[in-house]
Amino acid sequence: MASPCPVTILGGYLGAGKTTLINRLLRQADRRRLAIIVNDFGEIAIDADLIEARTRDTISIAGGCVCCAFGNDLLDTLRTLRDAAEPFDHVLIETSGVALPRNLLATVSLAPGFQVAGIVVLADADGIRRLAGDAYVGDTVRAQLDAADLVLLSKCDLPGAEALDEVEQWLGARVRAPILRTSAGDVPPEVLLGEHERASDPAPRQGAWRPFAHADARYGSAALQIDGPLDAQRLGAALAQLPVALLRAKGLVADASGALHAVQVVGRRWNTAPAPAHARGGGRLVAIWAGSGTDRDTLLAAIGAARIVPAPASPIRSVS
Ligand SMILES: Nc1nc2c(ncn2[C@@H]2O[C@H](COP(=O)(O)OP(=O)(O)OP(=O)(O)O)[C@@H](O)[C@H]2O)c(=O)[nH]1
Repeated sequence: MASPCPVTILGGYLGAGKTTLINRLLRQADRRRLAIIVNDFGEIAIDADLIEARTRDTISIAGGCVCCAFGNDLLDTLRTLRDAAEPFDHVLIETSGVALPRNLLATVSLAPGFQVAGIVVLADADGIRRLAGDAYVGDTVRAQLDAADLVLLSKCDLPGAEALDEVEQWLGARVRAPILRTSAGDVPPEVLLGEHERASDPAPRQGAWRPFAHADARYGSAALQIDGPLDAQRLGAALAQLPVALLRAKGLVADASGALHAVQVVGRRWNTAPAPAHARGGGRLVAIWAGSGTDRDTLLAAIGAARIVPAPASPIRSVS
């Protein structure tokens, strides 16, 4: 069975920085093949033109709000993407600024061949408190934040350091999701997309799984090889409950029969699926969290909790 294509739903109020983030991501996409679905609020499609991708990979659904009026159009679009000659590694849906991202969950889960990887919501550091308290739009803004698996506090270059700390604290008190500061859409692609196996990728060698290419002091990351069978569902649940602000994790783990399963975690959301048929190699996991310093022990504990049988010595070959 083919593995479902992960879909990231990108939300956030008007002007929060969604298009900026996507453009930055596309510049760093490397070999990943990304499809971007954009929804413009209003009859004229503007956002699609602002996205710096090849036209065939950017699909605009114009004329309203993707969360309510576009169930069928979105399904048709996903069907088209699924039937593309060359498969996509990841789909991003940029919702309109007034959309409620949670409403898209149902639509995407109706689309065969796709699976929601997470809802990422941008919150403008300079305006989110005012917007959330606004008599007219406050409801929408708060519902967007409540739906988030991961909140990106955007435009962190605008407020001063003290105001930024304050808004982050305020946000932390009202959302369940981890919060990550960004400016100019500067988020490692791994946070939004995770690493993806492709048919053309060479199988990773044992002991040679590489750390993230985008090493950055603001993030801690780990790349682990895992020997022995793991319960993918238990691993996903354990990772999503970690006390550290885990932003993104993605792994392939073998079950007791040796079959590989993909595990996807975005903030507190997780899911598992059969690994792509072309996936090779043993179990491995990459994880990225906010803040430097290793949370190696916490990660190892989550992996340990998912082991199906006690591994001989240590199930972990390398941590980087
Ligand atoms: N100072 C600053 N400006 C930013 C940042 N990110 C985006 N902007 C600006 O904010 C404005 C809106 O950014 P967009 O990326 O278009 O926001 P959007 O969420 O796609 O907007 P809608 O499509 O209206 O929902 C643009 O003028 C951007 O240049 C940032 O990190 N810092």
